[in-house]
Amino acid sequence: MRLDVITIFPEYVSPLREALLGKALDRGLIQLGVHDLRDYAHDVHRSVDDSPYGGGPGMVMKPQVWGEALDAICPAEPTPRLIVPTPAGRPFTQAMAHAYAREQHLVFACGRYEGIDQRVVDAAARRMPVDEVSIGDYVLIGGEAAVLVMVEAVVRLLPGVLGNQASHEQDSFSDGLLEGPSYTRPEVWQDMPVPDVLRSGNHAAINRWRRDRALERTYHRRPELLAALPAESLDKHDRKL
Ligand SMILES: Oc1ccccc1-c1ccno1
Repeated sequence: MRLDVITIFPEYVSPLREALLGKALDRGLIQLGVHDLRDYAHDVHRSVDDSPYGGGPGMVMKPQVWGEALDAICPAEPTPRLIVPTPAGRPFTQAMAHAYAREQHLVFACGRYEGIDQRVVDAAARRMPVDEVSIGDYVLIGGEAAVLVMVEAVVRLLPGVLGNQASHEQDSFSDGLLEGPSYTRPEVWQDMPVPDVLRSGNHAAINRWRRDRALERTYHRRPELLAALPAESLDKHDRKL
């Protein structure tokens, strides 16, 4: 998979070259390009924004600069998917992370200020799939933090990136539920013991206990996820909880 990130703060996404993602880069599992949007601004001040039509606070990112950047970075074939983080976007989900992990080329456009001139998205959508995506119901200063979140969620799903391939198969949301609690040594810590069932060696009982804790946690913290589950995915024991 190739990833390209367009931003006015390239150093902000340098964590993409660290830790597991950095190892994935070193091993050639992913290729990463980080591009300074100002390289496509030709005035003396390398300006990338201007006042909004219709008035209002803040500045809007100029279409010409983005248009040149996307023309240079998004090839005609194979067509990349353009992802534009924005608070006005569709919510980013684990299902979307899985879908993005199947793409050959993702390009992330990091907006700042009051956003990017809408014609940039509209023009790009004429020649490639464009997703405007939100990572949550809050407002950031720019899209860079959202790109770090999405790239990590996507790249960890690629074969070979996680040490234990099974790790993401028991992710929260992989079965529509939140993950339950986890424990490791010591057996007792600050007078709190590890639940006996986890030390029993009875894997059927352990799996049942883990699912019960996941159902309880999902019921209390994210009841809408339970409501969205297909009826057939809850067995009669689940329904008794
Ligand atoms: O608040 C933002 C500002 C710029 C780009 C993205 C965002 C955002 C907020 C939530 N998800 O994305």
